[in-house]
Amino acid sequence: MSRAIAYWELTKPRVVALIVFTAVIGMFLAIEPGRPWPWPRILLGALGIWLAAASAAAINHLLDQRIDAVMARTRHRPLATGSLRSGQVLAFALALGTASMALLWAGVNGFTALLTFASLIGYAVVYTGWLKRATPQNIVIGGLAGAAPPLLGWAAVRGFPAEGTLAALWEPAFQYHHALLLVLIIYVWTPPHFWALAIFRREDYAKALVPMLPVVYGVGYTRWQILFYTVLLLVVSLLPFVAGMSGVFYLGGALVLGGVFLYYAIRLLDPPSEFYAMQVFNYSVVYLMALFAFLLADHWLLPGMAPAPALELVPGE
Ligand code: HEM
Ligand SMILES: CC(C)=CCC/C(C)=C/CC/C(C)=C/COP(=O)(O)OP(=O)(O)O
Repeated sequence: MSRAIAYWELTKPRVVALIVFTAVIGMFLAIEPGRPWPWPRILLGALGIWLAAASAAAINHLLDQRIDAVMARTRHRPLATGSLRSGQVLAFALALGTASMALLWAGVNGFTALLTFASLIGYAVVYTGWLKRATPQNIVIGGLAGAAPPLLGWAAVRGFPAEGTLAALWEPAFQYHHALLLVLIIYVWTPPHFWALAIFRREDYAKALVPMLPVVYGVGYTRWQILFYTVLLLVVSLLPFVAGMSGVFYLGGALVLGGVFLYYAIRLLDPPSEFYAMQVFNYSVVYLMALFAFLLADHWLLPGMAPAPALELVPGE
């Protein structure tokens, strides 16, 4: 493996791509109709969030090298194969993390930098270093860090109220409750996303002594938990419409996508083979990508359908 490819792999490029995608959609949803797009903050924000998530992913490789070397799915990773050394990975993660914080702080705003740093620590240290090894609820609690990106994107565009009170975040100029609905969607999506894969890979996790749900409570119980969170996901995916943030185009998309997810989760209860769990996992990725694409399409491409309040343009603004 060439050195450059090894470093690139450390960043978990495909996972981080979807993370940045949800952050960028958070940004676009935060731009009020009729306002100019704040391009510098969008570009620097996306780059800063990408760098932070990539840094967190590299730290995950560093802390998990013993586990990764044991599991079939991960034993080809750069630290497990010896193509990179711990010191190199640490330096790489620190460089990316520092660049991210500098960009976000100087080019976007301090609030976004702070929230992004908290997500980085949440995934790289709290989830990877502690929860993952400690409890089968690891991904339910740790999922908050992976769910944060739409909020980070929102913060990049809307910023923090000048008067600095937390209550002001809920006022019409900031509307952080809208961003939190997007976070909630990814948060509830994470258990079906991950546990489907964990069912398929449970022997790997058992061998590495990682207490994932199917290892500790069995496959049957995990399947029911996936169904529970899938029903919950269908419900919370409707909240952007209920809150008046998205229109009927999004509602239709969310119902169809959620209906298919539910079908998968029900079929998983009595699967023809364990390979079926991987189909659920693959669909979970398509689902999240498509759901966020629907949010964006509803907001920007079909503005007449979104019940967004008309903008009062101040003359001369
Ligand atoms: C605690 C939260 C999460 C856990 C434990 C988790 C776990 C995993 C695992 C184990 C894989 C397989 C990776 C591989 O084999 O390379 C995976 C793949 C993936 N995850 Fe997650 N994930 C989480 C959150 C997220 C989030 C928040 C996103 C994006 C918004 C995401 C997007 C993806 C994507 C796109 C893939 C497919 C990567 C590929 O095609 O190789 N995941 N996830
Ligand atoms: C700053 C910011 C937005 C941070 C985002 C953090 C981030 C990269 C989340 C991704 C979640 C993920 C891939 C978890 C899998 O870890 P795992 O260790 O369970 O999976 P593995 O066995 O494949 O390494």
